[in-house]
Amino acid sequence: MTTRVRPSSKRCAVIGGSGFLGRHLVEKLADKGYTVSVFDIRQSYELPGVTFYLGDLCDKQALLPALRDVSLVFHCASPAPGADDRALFERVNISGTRTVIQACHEAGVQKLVLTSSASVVFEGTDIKNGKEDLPYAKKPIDFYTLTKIQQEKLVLEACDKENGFLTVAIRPHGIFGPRDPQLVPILVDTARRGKMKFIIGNGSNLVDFTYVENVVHGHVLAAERLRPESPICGQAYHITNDEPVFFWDFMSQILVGLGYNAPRYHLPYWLVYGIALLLWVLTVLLRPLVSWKPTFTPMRVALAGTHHYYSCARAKQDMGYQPVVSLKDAIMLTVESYPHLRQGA
Ligand SMILES: NC(=O)c1ccc[n+]([C@@H]2O[C@H](COP(=O)([O-])OP(=O)(O)OC[C@H]3O[C@@H](n4cnc5c(N)ncnc54)[C@H](O)[C@@H]3O)[C@@H](O)[C@H]2O)c1
Ligand SMILES: CC(C)CCC[C@@H](C)[C@H]1CC[C@H]2C3=C(CC[C@]12C)[C@@]1(C)CC[C@H](O)[C@@H](C(=O)O)[C@@H]1CC3
Repeated sequence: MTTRVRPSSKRCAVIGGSGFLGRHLVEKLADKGYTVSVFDIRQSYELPGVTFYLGDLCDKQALLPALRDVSLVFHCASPAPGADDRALFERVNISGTRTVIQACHEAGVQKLVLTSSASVVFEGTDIKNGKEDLPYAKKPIDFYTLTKIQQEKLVLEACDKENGFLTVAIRPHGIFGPRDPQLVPILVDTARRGKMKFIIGNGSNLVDFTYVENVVHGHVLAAERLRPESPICGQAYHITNDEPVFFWDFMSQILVGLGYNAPRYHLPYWLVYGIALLLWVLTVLLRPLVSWKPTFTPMRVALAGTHHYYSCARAKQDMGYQPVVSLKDAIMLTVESYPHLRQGA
């Protein structure tokens, strides 16, 4: 007779645990006494009590060993948003997420927490204090957004209280903090190439940037509150710093903190957006001949020139969420963590 070990509630798996958010999440879970299995296509660090399983999440047979005896799974893997590769996004974010759900069923996992994105409702136009009942973007601005929408739908629809499989989606926005491979490095690279002199639009657009520890806090709360009687089952939750900030003030604080000049001259939003769109079309048409990636993509310009901030009232009410690190402290901690990106370093 084979005895099946009942999964321990202190055993969990983090798919995408080698990434920026994933690693911060793994460190917090290990700190809280969880035994953690990381599943990722790469291993980027080592940590006591954490076991790594390497493989592609689209491969169920590779995934299953990482989910053995695990009751809780966090899914925070995705191709980088900058990758302009529709097939890759569809394979990993849509088919791969189906595979994750199937593997969870086969392994007897009881809870699945997905890292979605607030961008699932962003179409390139203003969002002010957006709530979770906003409709999904009808015209998603890129393949990343398109497939994050499908991914979130799949996970929320898989919530099945009767069969003991509970799911929830966390929608962070503009995650930043130590080891972020994206926001600060791209910003500094753009500044070093002399392209951060301009403010796109009038600079009065408010946005959310969310410190990584607050995002981790939201994930852990969601996992711990995910029970059959909880209102969070099958729902999506915005998790932000709850301190909307002017986009260009935030960028300037990071740049100045690292010793670069803040952008000063204004350019009309629609002019820059039009140029970015034109450049994007040209790169698509000329792709077989030139492999050039513009810095100012339509998505980045839209994010830099519109309002996009979200309400976390639902997360506060249903999960008792409150940010644990203020924006001021978060910017300071982030700037301090990038000595190698300082001007002159
Ligand atoms: N960074 C942000 O501002 C932000 C904001 C909102 C939501 N998110 C979401 O948060 C999650 C984590 O993002 P991040 O910024 O930490 O990105 P990241 O690129 O640092 O981490 C993603 C991880 O997923 C892994 N991965 C990719 N494809 C895989 C595959 N096929 N199989 C197994 N592993 C695979 C990568 O190796 C990487 O370690 C993503 O789902 C992203 O959509 C990010
Ligand atoms: C070149 C400049 C105009 C801007 C330089 C900074 C940008 C690289 C970042 C500013 C806002 C960021 C952002 C994302 C990527 C990096 C920026 C464009 C996301 C699109 C990454 C994916 C997430 O899911 C999105 C989210 O909803 O949180 C991010 C939105 C903000």
